[in-house]
Amino acid sequence: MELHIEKDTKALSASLAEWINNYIQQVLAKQDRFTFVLSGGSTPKALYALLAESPYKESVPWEKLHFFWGDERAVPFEDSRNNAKMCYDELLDKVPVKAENIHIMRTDITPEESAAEYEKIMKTYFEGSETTFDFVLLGMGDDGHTLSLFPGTEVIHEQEALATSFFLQAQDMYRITLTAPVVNNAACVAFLAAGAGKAEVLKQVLKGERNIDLYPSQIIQPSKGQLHWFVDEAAVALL
Ligand SMILES: O=C1O[C@H](COP(=O)(O)O)[C@@H](O)[C@H](O)[C@H]1O
Repeated sequence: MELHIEKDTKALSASLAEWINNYIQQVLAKQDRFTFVLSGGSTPKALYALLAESPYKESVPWEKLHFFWGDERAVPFEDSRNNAKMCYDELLDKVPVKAENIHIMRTDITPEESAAEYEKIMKTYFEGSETTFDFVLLGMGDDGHTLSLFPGTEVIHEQEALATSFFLQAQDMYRITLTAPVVNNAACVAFLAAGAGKAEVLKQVLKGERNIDLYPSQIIQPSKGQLHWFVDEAAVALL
């Protein structure tokens, strides 16, 4: 695991934008398309906004990128809590990505249907071979959740499905999420975590005893790929 520490959210977003651009260029020197799994929440907004501006707006070969999502809140697309909507607003509406290369988790059908459809989308994209994303961007909540793998939920232990849905009692909301095995099969996974609110949980996730039911982010350990944590000084204050 590689830990990248930057002074604050601004410096962290700038450093990760540069790192992602370099990584995309390296991968695309060897293959002709790149799969990018986006995360929702508030932390990646500044990163997405930077990627939508110069120099990345021009340097990233957007037409070769295929976008997927790690998880979704089952609220209408127009709802400000919708993860896909946030990514469109901050990034996808501002760069020349092909519409057919954007694979959202739908919320205009039932969560069960959406997860089943997403599983089909991934299987079709990877043409029956293993789902191996080039890059998965993850966030981590103050409670240690990542994707929609929340503390104490059964979905943390899902081994068969690539994507699944469940009702998250604490938020009175359905969630649709990729499962841990899919993310652990990626070529590269990067967590982005910032702020003092994440300090205690980051300490537990990185240095504490393994307890994935309490700290689901601990389950993310790519089997063959790289794992990076991009964090700011406030988040690592207790490490
Ligand atoms: O609910 C969610 O939260 C996490 C973390 O979000 P943040 O606001 O603390 O950055 C996010 O990664 C996930 O995609 C989202 O559904």
